Amino acid sequence: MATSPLPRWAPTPSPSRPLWGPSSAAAASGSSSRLLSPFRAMLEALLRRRSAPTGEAPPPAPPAVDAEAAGAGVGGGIHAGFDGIITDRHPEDDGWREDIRRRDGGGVFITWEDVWVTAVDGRGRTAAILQGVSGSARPGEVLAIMGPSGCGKTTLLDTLAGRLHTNLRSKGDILINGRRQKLAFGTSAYVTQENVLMATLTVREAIYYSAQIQLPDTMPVAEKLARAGDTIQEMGLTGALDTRIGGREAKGISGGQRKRLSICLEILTRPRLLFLDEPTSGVDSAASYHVMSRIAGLAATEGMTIVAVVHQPCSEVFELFHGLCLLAAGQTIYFGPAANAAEFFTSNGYPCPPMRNPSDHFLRTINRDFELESEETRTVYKPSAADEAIETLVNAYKSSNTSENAKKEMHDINEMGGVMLRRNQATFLTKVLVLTRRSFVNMYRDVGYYWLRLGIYISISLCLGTIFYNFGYGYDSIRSRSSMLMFTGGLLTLMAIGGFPSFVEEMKIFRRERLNGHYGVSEFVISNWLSATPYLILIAVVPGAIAYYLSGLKRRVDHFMYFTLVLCSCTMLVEGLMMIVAAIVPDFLMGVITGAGIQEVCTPRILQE
Ligand SMILES: Nc1ncnc2c1ncn2[C@@H]1O[C@H](COP(=O)(O)OP(=O)(O)OP(=O)(O)O)[C@@H](O)[C@H]1O
Repeated sequence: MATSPLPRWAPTPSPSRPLWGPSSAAAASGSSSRLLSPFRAMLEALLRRRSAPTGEAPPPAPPAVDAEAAGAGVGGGIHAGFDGIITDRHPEDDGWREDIRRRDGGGVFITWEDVWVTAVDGRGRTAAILQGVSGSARPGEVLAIMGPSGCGKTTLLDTLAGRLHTNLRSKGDILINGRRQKLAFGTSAYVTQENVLMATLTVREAIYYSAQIQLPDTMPVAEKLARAGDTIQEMGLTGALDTRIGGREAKGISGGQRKRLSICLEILTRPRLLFLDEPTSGVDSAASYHVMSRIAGLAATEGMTIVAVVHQPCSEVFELFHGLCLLAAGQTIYFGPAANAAEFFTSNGYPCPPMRNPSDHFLRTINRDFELESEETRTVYKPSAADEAIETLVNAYKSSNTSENAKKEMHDINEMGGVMLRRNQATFLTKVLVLTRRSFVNMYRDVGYYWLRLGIYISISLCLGTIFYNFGYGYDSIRSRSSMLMFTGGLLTLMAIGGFPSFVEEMKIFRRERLNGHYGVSEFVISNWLSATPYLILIAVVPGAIAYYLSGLKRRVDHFMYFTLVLCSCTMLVEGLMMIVAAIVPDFLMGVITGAGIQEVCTPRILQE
């Protein structure tokens, strides 16, 4: 009888109960296909039909994480919601690997072994951030990366996602489904610590545009809407649908809602591998439980692999985690089932006091940032209590069964292999059209960029018009006319740079979306250029006409036509060049530094294969 080589906390797909259940979105699509009206009405109808709770009040937890569903697997309580899936696997059922291989759009198993990351400063000095960390994450599960601030959690996440900063060097094996390979579109998404969102859009618009860009054209509109509606509900954003996102100038949705919206935008495609950097920061404890439980529910039903950096989870949230990677000072304190971490601490002399949240206990034990330096330690080196705990636990982990099991599991995963299918996304044309529309909406709602600039253009042309007021048609007017044309053309063209601050904000969004593979540089430049064109024509024709009229050249319409044509061309050229430079040059330079080609630089980042 074949016994499973995998530890008890492994996910357990089986032919009778596959790990990947049908997507709730897909399930909803049948009923929603009747909806044929425009997006807004459809989405409202969809949400009404589901009678979701509104506002900040968190909706009820999905059945997959039902606290009542006690089971014999990992942990109890809320965690037991997953046990139905976890313990369902029969030990003899060794065909599950074959199931995974064959499964359409198969899950992503990621392993990392002996990963070192060092920072190199300008003077060539190096400092180790990660020191030989290893681990794995698998479909259907949530792996939490925890540790004190500055211990290297984000660096580990960035390393796994292939997004390390250029001054960081990494070594070690990172394998996806047992192979060194890059992630295809739709395979992975990364929700960063910062919420980079378009301030002028409403929540509904942000999700709507994102769904159109990311989901394939072959997907019926009703299904896209169902997916968007489900995702909105999952993240409890129904009540904020028509609220502007807001930014530094204008207050919009709350910090917690921004975080949930960021997650929402990345889970629309149900990526196989989801990296979350502090998904619950800025979110209240009830909402953070619901957010994490929805994410864990998605992992279970969609076969997603979730790797999340989490700060201070409450005990209920902690129980949702399948695996725990606990780091301190770049070293592994513990990697294994989250439910066994407390036992590991107890067996090594650091028992969790009764009534204390285990995650609080772990972090308190290994946090050395606030250890007070005593007179004694100042004169003779003496490790602090936290230093001692870290050393004890790091050594204990290295020689533990948990570490052995983790290595065995990594080995099994790497042996298994498996295909990684690229997901379809919207066509180039759809992306350009949707991005053009989004960019146009963003522009005209931006008072500083759009209306204030137009006001400044008109003021400049009024000034120039009065300086060269009615200079007539005589020979001596030729010089004045040339000056007037040169000043107007030059100032208006150079004023195109006035849009740069707003453009910088848009660039941040572009970088986030491009890194997540939503679209590439070409779609971005074309759509921005197209969306800016009506405005560029406006700012060439209106102020140009004012200056021209005041200077007394009323009768020469042909001159005016040439003049505005030249102005339009110049402003469009300047703005277009500005976009190309901003979008390509930083990456191109980075490409030159890192040795990547222009092809790699100009395509959506995770489309590289
Ligand atoms: N690009 C970099 N260059 C130099 N040092 C870096 C770089 N990125 C991170 N570090 C350093 O590496 C250490 C770990 O940083 P990291 O952001 O991974 O920590 P973290 O555990 O995610 O912290 P937090 O929980 O506060 O976000 C920090 O001391 C940080 O200063």
